[in-house]
Amino acid sequence: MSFRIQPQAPARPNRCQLFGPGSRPAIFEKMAASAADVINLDLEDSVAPDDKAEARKNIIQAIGDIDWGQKYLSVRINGLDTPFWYRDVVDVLEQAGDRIDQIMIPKVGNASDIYAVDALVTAVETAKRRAKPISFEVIIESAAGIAHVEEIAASSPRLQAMSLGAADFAASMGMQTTGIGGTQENYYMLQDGVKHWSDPWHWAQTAIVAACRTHGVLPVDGPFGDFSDDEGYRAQARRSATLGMVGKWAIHPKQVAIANEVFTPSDEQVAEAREILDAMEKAKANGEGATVYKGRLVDIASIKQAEVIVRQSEMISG
Ligand SMILES: CCC(=O)SCCNC(=O)CCNC(=O)[C@H](O)C(C)(C)COP(=O)(O)OP(=O)(O)OC[C@H]1O[C@@H](n2cnc3c(N)ncnc32)[C@H](O)[C@@H]1OP(=O)(O)O
Ligand SMILES: O=CC(=O)O
Ligand SMILES: [Mg+2]
Repeated sequence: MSFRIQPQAPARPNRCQLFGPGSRPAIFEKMAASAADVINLDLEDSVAPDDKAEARKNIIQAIGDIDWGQKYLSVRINGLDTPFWYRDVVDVLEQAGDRIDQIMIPKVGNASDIYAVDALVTAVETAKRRAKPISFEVIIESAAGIAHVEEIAASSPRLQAMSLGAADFAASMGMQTTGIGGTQENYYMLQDGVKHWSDPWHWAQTAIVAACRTHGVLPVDGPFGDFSDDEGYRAQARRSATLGMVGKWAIHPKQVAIANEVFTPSDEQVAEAREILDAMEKAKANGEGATVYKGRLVDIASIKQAEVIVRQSEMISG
């Protein structure tokens, strides 16, 4: 037990992050019209190397021209192992105006990666007299990233969110799969000849959630590649929400509604949380720290659990 109070993560909805390639400006208006809380305009892996410069221009223009409403607007820059990233930062921040909220940094390996981007962003912000500081989201998608996840979560006051990138993560870890998230056919236990599938993403997700919750950062689940499999996406999102993640990426617009549904506490969940809070108020009035709700124990820890759900619901409904 620490005497330090666990910091709250930023109080903004982050249930769904909709991605779109910067080289495909025809979909930008559709992204803006979607129900996603966060928009990620991509300069990285969905853009071919020869299209990077054009994609940068498209994004700079779209940030100013399109009405993004209340969306949290993020640009994914290229990784620090490429020749593209510094120009992504400088051009986008110098030329795109103030509407951009966030830069997403892929393939971070340690806290020094964030320090390097922070130094560049700070210099551009100061030179441009930017009123609103840019926030960061990082993607944990390498062996180094997961090994250094806690120092990355603690790396900068700009850091608001951290995602698990299942595709690059699998490649970096040498995992024997080409699937992007979700059930992996060969990851099962066998009992009496019956297969029981397990979740190979679970340990990385819990490491990310723990690091994020320690440092007041939003933990987010990344892509689910098979966008024809709604139920697979829903199951993955439900596991992530159960583990403490606040949202999930959509790599196709049909995934947005499912993410919003899963990461918004249901009316039943909120009603039950409020009933638990009421039951504990009554218990406290009787001088008790524990009581019985629907035949099960609730105590002072249950208040904190119920408050998570009520707080999420109130924040989402504004
Ligand atoms: C895996 C590791 C990662 O890094 S993931 C993050 C980077 N990847 C991306 O950003 C990819 C984002 N997704 C896409 O580019 C497209 O959705 C892909 C997967 C290529 C499918 O596109 P397409 O073949 O056009 O799909 P579709 O015909 O089913 O589209 C139906 C309608 O929806 C539109 N649409 C498509 N994608 C988006 C999107 N990302 N955001 C908003 N709208 C989108 C299409 O234009 C189409 O619209 P309409 O019905 O014709 O008006
Ligand atoms: O960038 C995302 C990933 O899954 O890789
Ligand atoms: Mg990736």
